[in-house]
Amino acid sequence: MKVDFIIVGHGLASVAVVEHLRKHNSSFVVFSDENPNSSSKVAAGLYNPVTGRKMKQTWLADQLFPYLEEFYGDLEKSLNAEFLHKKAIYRPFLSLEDQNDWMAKQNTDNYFIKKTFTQSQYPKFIADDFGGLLLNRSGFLDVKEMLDQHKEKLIEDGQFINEKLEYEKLEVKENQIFYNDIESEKIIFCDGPLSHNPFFDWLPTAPVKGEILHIKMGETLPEDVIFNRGVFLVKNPQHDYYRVGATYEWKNLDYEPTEKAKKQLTDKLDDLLNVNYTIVDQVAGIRPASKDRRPLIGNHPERKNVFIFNGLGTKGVSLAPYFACQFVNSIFNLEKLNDEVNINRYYPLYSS
Ligand SMILES: Cc1cc2nc3c(=O)[nH]c(=O)nc-3n(C[C@H](O)[C@H](O)[C@H](O)COP(=O)(O)OP(=O)(O)OC[C@H]3O[C@@H](n4cnc5c(N)ncnc54)[C@H](O)[C@@H]3O)c2cc1C
Repeated sequence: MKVDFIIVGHGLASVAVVEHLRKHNSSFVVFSDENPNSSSKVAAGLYNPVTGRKMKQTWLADQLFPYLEEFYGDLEKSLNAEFLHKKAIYRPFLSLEDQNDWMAKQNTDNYFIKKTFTQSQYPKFIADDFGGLLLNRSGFLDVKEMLDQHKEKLIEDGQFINEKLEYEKLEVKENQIFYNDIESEKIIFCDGPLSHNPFFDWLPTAPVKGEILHIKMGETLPEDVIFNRGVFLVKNPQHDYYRVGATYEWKNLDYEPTEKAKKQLTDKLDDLLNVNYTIVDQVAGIRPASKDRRPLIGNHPERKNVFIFNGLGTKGVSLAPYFACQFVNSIFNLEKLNDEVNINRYYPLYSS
């Protein structure tokens, strides 16, 4: 088989890269080891333009957020599926001071703020005595559903290889790459965290474990909003449970759910929820993050046909579409990669 690109991995990164390669009429095959605990399969898929304890607008939100809705919306149409759920995020105020801060910000031209409330809006369900903030341009992506539908299309088109790519079996020549019976011009690694990729093991990664609880409640929460304060509560329409997350752990990087994470999440949930709940499951995954918290994208310093698209960290849903577009354009010399994501910022580490 002869292709333009071999893609390694099938997660949020790979889908975004593949769909942009398609726009350039490139041929490709995707290798996937189908890890059930991959970051993309575990993720809640939330996209939220205002994050952090101080609720700041996230990096490049003005560019990332309009494009993500366009990208996943188009993908839904082409796959005849539904996985993008645009919903306002409701974040209850913590105090009168918090409320005052946001009332003042409301009058600036921050288009991510849909509305602010000074009175409780959902007393039956959550603790929002001081009112809260409703955010625009937010929602969640049912990542697992998107991956399943996308994989089906790849299988149909003979572009999916359900197999771990063995790095040591790759033969990288100047203008071609050989792997078993495949000959390719280029290879793009979208292989997520903790991969033992010998081409990029010099990059400073900082993987972060995350855990999520699945809970059931006697009540159905309002479906037009996502509650988010300390923890988020997200429900896929086809599920009968809510996902509550997420935790951050830099040391014990395994896929085992822990009591510590359960306690962290239930403490925050108990502060937020006014409804009784039962925990029905707990899952863990590892986010592919970098030391400087920016994606790791670009070309190998010596091998001009070897690329990486990784380091999406905690925000794969919003970062992947915008940067895949820029990255693929850069491969075709149509656009320059943003310096903050380009791995050439770390080339000195490679030579040393
Ligand atoms: C608990 C948790 C909650 C999260 N919540 C959110 C959220 O709400 N919103 C958000 O935007 N992000 C969230 N994230 C982060 C998000 O999941 C990641 O940013 C994103 O999934 C990274 O995608 P990826 O494709 O780079 O990596 P991955 O999803 O890890 O995909 C890489 C794939 O490549 C495969 N692979 C690796 N090596 C090989 C090989 N040699 N051959 C074949 N296949 C290989 C892996 O098995 C894996 O399937 C969350 C993550 C976690 C863990």
